[in-house]
Amino acid sequence: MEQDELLHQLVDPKSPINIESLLDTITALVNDCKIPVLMRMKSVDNFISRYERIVESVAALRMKATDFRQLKVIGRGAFGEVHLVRHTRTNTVYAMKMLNKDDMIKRADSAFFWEERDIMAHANSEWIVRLQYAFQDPRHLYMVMEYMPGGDLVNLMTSYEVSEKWTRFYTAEIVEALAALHNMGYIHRDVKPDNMLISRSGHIKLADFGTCVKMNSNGVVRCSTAVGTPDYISPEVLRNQGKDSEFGKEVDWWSVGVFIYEMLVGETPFYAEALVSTYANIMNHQTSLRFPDEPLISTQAKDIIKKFLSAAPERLGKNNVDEIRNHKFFKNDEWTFETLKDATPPIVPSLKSDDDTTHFEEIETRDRDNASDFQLPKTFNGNQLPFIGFTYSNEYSPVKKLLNGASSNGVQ
Ligand SMILES: CN(C)[C@H]1CCc2nc(NC(=O)c3cccc([C@H]4CCCN4C(=O)Nc4cccc(C#N)c4)c3)sc2C1
Repeated sequence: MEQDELLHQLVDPKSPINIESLLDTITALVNDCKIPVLMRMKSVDNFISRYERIVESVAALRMKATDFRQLKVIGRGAFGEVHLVRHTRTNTVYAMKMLNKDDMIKRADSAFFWEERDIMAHANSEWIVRLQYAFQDPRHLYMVMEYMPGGDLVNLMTSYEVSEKWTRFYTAEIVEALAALHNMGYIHRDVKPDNMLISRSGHIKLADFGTCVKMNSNGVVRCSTAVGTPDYISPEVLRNQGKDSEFGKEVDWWSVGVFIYEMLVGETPFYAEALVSTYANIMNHQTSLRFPDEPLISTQAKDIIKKFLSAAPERLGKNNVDEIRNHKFFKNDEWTFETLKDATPPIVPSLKSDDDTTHFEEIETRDRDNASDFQLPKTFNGNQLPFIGFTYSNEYSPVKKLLNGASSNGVQ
């Protein structure tokens, strides 16, 4: 019956008209209309006087930033920071990413976070950082994610000399993480050690999916903006700067080649002082790729690096992931790709407490004077509209509780 279909839409976490999205909508509308100049219009004034109190009481009942105690800044990106926080109600520690809505509106860049939210919410993979909750207020988007106390692989590479044995393990885990992401239909486009985080057990998970993009039905992406970090970017993405062209998931396998080289050699293969020289080195990688005499690198390591750092049509992984898994570089007598997630990682982070942040670099707190850079818009700009539907919770959903309550005492 139609009503049942509608009811399912209201409680389906993936539906754009589920309860969370509808509450986002009424909240956004009130916040975008609550502007003096707009409220001179009778229709707006009446709407605000009917809904302003209700929206405030709803906001007080929904998840909000003050439900979490801020413990430490553990990361910073273009539009925000990641804080280590403790959820007061459950006493659980999380990594909470905050993205600034004003910055996104000002730079007309307010859609990149959807892929990150959807991937972390629905991946359900041990190789991908999980999203526990997503919520928002008029100023920020918040993503509450599992805390990865081992820090990122950049930090590991600066703290240890990484052996081939270690490189084999971490590369295998990144291969599985990218295979999971590609199976969901996404290309990462910014695979680099900064986005590889170490869990409490020492295993790796992929994080920071802001540059991800969905492949179309024939597994390619048409997109001209070159995204990603210079050192790890593939030649085909560089070449198509500005031009509208296609590339596939093999751009991520290129970055894995750069990552293996960097772990074994200690620097990236195409690094140069000037950015244009780095680009030049990437564009003629056939000649610029060099292996130093020190440290000694095995034949199979050099072989897999060359096969990843090759032109897209013949790049390792182009056809399927098994051609990567079967490469002799991964041959060893400790684990196979099937037993990898149960294998003992090279390093198990030593942690004194659940909120131990010793594996994260100190980040100076940016004393942004928030009051100054936030000014009320002069008219209806619909500034809250791009964020409707962002709110997500994977278990505490008031409706599910209500429906479970109803079904448990026999009400259908
Ligand atoms: C140009 N347009 C199109 C967009 C292209 C993609 C994009 N991504 C952005 N991203 C950001 O603005 C941002 C904010 C905070 C932290 C981080 C990362 C970079 C540093 C750490 N970090 C991160 O996500 N850490 C993280 C994530 C998950 C768990 C844990 C833990 N523990 C830590 C990124 S802004 C932006 C613009």
